Amino acid sequence: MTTGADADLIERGRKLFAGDWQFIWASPSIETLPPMAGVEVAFAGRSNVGKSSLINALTGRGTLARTSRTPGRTQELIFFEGPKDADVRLVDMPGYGFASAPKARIASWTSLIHKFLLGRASLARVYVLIDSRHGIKDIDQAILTTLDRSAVSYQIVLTKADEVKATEMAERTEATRTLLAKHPAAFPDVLVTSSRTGYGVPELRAAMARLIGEHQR
Ligand SMILES: Nc1nc2c(ncn2[C@@H]2O[C@H](COP(=O)(O)OP(=O)(O)OP(=O)(O)O)[C@@H](O)[C@H]2O)c(=O)[nH]1
Ligand SMILES: [Mg+2]
Repeated sequence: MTTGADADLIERGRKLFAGDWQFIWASPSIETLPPMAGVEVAFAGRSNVGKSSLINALTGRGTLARTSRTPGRTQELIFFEGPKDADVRLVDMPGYGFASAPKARIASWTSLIHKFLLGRASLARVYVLIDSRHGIKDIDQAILTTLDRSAVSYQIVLTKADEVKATEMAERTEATRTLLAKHPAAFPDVLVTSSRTGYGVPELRAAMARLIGEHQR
């Protein structure tokens, strides 16, 4: 499947992520964020949806972001910086909806997530990851509502496509599109990915190459 990205963009995306990516900063709170710089792209989503794994798949570096089978792995806003000439950062976010953590911690993560999404001018795009097996839940809607209020452009990425049959995937994608009609600030189109197989990863890289191109103009 192609998601509309042409060969030139796919190549630009490939080059962007073939460059050197490294960890630069971890913020446990809104007060400790790095100074705003360049183009920032954040990955949000429920705990365990595959945010950190997708960052690893994009950068081709299997251990850049810490992943875990247990929800609640990423507990801070983690910043990764791309090649110097690109001036781009990826932000791995803590997951939301992690029910078995202490209440105070859930509240503090949730507040950090919403504050970051509302108040970060250098944030150029947020990818909201949704598990292909589950689709959009109420807890995701809260994030979409926050994003509707912020000026940042955002897009839904269905993850773990390898876990779902093709027919079910098509239904889930369609249902997700239908739900998005209620969120005019969202990209109407939905990306489908698997960090395990690499499905959809070149298209996501291409989308980011396009975004950076738009910001450098
Ligand atoms: N089958 C399959 N499993 C995946 C995929 N991506 C991630 N996983 C698994 O899902 C689990 C969670 O992955 P993470 O990348 O740590 O998820 P996260 O969203 O960063 O989780 P938190 O940091 O806890 O919010 C791990 O066991 C991964 O191996 C995928 O594309 N396919
Ligand atoms: Mg994580």
